[in-house]
Amino acid sequence: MGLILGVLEDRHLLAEMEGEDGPLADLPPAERARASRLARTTLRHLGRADAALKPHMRKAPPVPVRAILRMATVEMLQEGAAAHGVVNAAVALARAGQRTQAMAGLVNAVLRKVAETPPQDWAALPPQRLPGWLRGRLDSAWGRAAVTGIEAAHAAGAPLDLTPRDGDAAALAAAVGGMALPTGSVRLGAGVQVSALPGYAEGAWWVQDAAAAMPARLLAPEPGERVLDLCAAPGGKTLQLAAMGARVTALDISEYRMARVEENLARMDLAADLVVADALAWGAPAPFDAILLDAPCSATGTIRRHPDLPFAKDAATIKPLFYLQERLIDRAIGMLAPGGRLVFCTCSLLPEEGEKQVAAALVRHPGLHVRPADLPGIEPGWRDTQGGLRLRPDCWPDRGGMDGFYIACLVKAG
Ligand SMILES: C[S@@+](CC[C@H](N)C(=O)[O-])C[C@H]1O[C@@H](n2cnc3c(N)ncnc32)[C@H](O)[C@@H]1O
Repeated sequence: MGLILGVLEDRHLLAEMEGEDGPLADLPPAERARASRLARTTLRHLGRADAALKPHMRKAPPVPVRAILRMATVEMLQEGAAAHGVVNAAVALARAGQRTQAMAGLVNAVLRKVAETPPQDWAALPPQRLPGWLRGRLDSAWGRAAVTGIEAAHAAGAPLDLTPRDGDAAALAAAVGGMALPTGSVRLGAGVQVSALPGYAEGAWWVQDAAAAMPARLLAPEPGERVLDLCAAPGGKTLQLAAMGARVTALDISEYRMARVEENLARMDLAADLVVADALAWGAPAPFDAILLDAPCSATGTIRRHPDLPFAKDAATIKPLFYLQERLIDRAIGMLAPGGRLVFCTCSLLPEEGEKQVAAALVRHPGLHVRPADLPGIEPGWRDTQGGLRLRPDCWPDRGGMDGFYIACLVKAG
């Protein structure tokens, strides 16, 4: 419950609360994992939980009581947990809290009724809607049908995608019992124990969403090319570039996150020069042949993995990132050799962090042009009029979707 209240009342992200100082710190690892999973599932289905609760309450109870009711509802109706145990645990939780103890009786009565919800009624409830600040923007950008598809993808969650180190998706799919995707990733169902899969210890693959794997493929470095991964941590794209044979410099402003890049490279037995610095201030020793800029962004393309995000962020928290992205693009172009390529990408669904950034960069930098995106497996509808790739969670609805991304390859005048 602490996690859910932290998101809904204090607008913290779950990842911020799951660290060593967070409310779960004292729990054994298995309980910690369960609490994190239940918080994510509850936030993913919050609107549906409210719809299931509504007929049994005359008015909405205070936020902490509501959090207990929502969590227990999702546990029973979405996760299929036995009602008896869930109701008892919810009542005990209500009794233990100062802000909730007076309403333990109501928690008991309401949840007993909710437990009788027929499974088909629960299944028929529409997916959780995005909050207004984001829904309106996506509606304007992509239309109502796309928003409905995106919300359905968020409710379904994300499968597990792997990137094969040697690029052989068919062989890896056969080894792990997964599906080779046309773009070169391998897909497994959610809930697979990653460390138990064949090839984990040998570093034959790493976990990376199918959409997130496309920017490095679009950059397509030649072996030996000098490539800068400008916002590199935790390093999924650094691994790809290094595995393709590029001489990679990986830069990130966060020392803490850069430690993850170092660990990931070591696990894969791959190499890159690591730099902890602000990309806006760093002096490159020499121009680069190619740069990958995976800029900090709203991360609205990753909501199916991070259902807390729409509750913890809003338009005001996201807006300063647009200007940062603009400055990072200019800085990257400055560090590029004549004729060099810049792949700019963000895991965002907002045109302000994708299409509009590229259109504005083309105006600011005469001679810069977009090299039309062409990759195995991409569908024509994903390409925008500028030649970039617009990927959304509702792409590949029959295959389990993908994270939202915008990706474009810009070429500097020679
Ligand atoms: C979207 S994440 C990068 C993900 C990474 N490319 C990957 O594939 O694993 C954005 C990164 O930008 C870094 N960052 C933010 N501002 C920066 C700056 N001014 N200079 C360098 N890195 C920055 C953040 O620390 C964060 O790790």
